[in-house]
Amino acid sequence: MNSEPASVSPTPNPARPLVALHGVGVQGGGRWLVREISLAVHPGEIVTLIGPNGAGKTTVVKALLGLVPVSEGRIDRPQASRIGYVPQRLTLDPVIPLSVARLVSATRRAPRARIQAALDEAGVGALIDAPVRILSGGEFQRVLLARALLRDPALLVLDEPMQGVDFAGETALYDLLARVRTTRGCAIFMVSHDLHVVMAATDRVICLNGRICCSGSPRAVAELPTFQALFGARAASLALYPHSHHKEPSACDLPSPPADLPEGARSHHG
Ligand SMILES: Nc1ncnc2c1ncn2[C@@H]1O[C@H](COP(=O)(O)OP(=O)(O)OP(=O)(O)O)[C@@H](O)[C@H]1O
Repeated sequence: MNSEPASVSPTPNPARPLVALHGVGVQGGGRWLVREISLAVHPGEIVTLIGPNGAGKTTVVKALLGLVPVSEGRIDRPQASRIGYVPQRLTLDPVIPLSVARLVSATRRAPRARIQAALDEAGVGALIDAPVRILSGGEFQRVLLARALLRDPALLVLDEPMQGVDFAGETALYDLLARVRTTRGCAIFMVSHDLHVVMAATDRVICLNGRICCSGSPRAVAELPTFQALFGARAASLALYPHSHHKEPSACDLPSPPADLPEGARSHHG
């Protein structure tokens, strides 16, 4: 099977990647959950992984973090100790009273001043002594972000950071992530469903459906038939300039490269 996916990277990044996956596949329950995943995150860039439910996004994140075993391929993680992770879910025992300060420093002890600084940076400094159970969805995500920032990460990995966050909160949280990238110079690799905000706030999009379908700048990816086939009408509304495509291939299942890719674009075909 030809597995060359669409890649719309305008210029290759010469910097050494913070993490790189080479042909990674993960098995679970006797089947392949993801296969042939090759991607790299370079210093200072924001890369977003998108795809439908069950596409394998969390599996890729866990593989990248070393939290699930890889069945094929290889992962290079030169600075593994400096990855901050904001998980998709964090199940807390509602019976045990837990303050924000304690949650933030639960996995990494730190003096109160550093905890306060991380919470301030995440915009929730006033909540340092609040019980976690009273936090809104958006406040909780920011507290988890502060917890990840406490590691002083070179790479911040976030799995669906917008869960429980309303639309205005999403925009504010993306603005915050962009600020964190600028002030700290750290790279951000995140999973998201929010196509509109993702497309506006990301340097590079990677579109996943078991395998990588396409990747590149949001502007170029929005034009790809593979992307439009996967996201349908939602994707069409993201098109940033007029274009037309003459065929409607199945997502990740194109028999041959489409003839009308935007300049610099490559599609990943499964
Ligand atoms: N340990 C496992 N064993 C077997 N199957 C698994 C395992 N982990 C995940 N899966 C399955 O692999 C597929 C991909 O799951 P994953 O959570 O990576 O998808 P996702 O793209 O993050 O989905 P969502 O958008 O719904 O969060 C799903 O069908 C899931 O049920």
